[in-house]
Amino acid sequence: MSHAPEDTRVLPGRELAAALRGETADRASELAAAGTPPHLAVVTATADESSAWYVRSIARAAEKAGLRCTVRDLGPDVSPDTVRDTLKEVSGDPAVHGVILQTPLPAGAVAQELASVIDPVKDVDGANPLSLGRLAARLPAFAPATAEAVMALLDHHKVELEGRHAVVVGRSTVVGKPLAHLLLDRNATVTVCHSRTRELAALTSTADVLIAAVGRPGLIRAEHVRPGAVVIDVGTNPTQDGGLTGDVDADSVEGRAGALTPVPGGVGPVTTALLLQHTIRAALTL
Ligand SMILES: Nc1nc(=O)c2c([nH]1)NC[C@@H]1CN(c3ccc(C(=O)N[C@@H](CCC(=O)O)C(=O)O)cc3)C=[N+]21
Repeated sequence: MSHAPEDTRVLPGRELAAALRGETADRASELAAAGTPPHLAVVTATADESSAWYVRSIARAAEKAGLRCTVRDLGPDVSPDTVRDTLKEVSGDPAVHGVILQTPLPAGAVAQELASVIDPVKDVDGANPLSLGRLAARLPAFAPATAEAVMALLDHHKVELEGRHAVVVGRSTVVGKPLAHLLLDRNATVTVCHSRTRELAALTSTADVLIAAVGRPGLIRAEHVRPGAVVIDVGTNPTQDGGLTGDVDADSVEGRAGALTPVPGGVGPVTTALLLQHTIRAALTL
């Protein structure tokens, strides 16, 4: 007789995010009292819903934590040159400590190319290729907030990584690639899968820790998950009703995954909190 499947443990991000924001608020008030209020500049050039939501959430969280936040919204039709000039300007502003360039960008703009003009000490979302190179070389650098949020959640929920097989689905410059480096640094055995991967389920179902970061709603289903595996859902896909859904079909993997991060309320809130924490770190360095 087969026994009933175990319940899947939910790995929430909100309380970790709140703790991080608390520390950030304390540092922010110290910095403000010392005459250098920490200041994050957001440069955006897209009509993308998920990005717009993130920008509003950054601004809201910054205000609550006592950071200054300036949003430079250039609109979706701006030229790459204008984006570059704006980035140069805000990065060169001595009152600004952190700069984030939102993606996606207008057609013809290459995020990594444009982000090259962000001063690495202000590159709080690790978008300058120098930051990614330093990360890969294990030198001090800001990791992209989303990639670091995955690590922070795994640590917070005490998920073992040493010697474990971590499978990352998605090879983006903001999540998949930097995350592979962060996982390697923790002695995980890392496999990176992507849209051209053959037999995706055969690979993902060997993962102890499975991370979905592709931006395709419901891509990861029960057949992709080894029973008991920890599943981290990085997807933030807007739904028709104005909500948000992940890359993991939560109903499908329920009872099979050992643990799963929710969307919303998982990686997202931790990402925003870490971006602010990075800005504090930059302000303390500058
Ligand atoms: N350079 C760059 N870096 C990014 O990290 C980046 C980006 N560009 N462009 C847009 C996407 C999107 N993104 C989100 C982060 C947090 C939430 C988040 O906190 N969402 C809430 C829920 C929101 C809701 O309920 O609608 C949550 O997951 O609980 C969402 C989306 C970061 N992105």
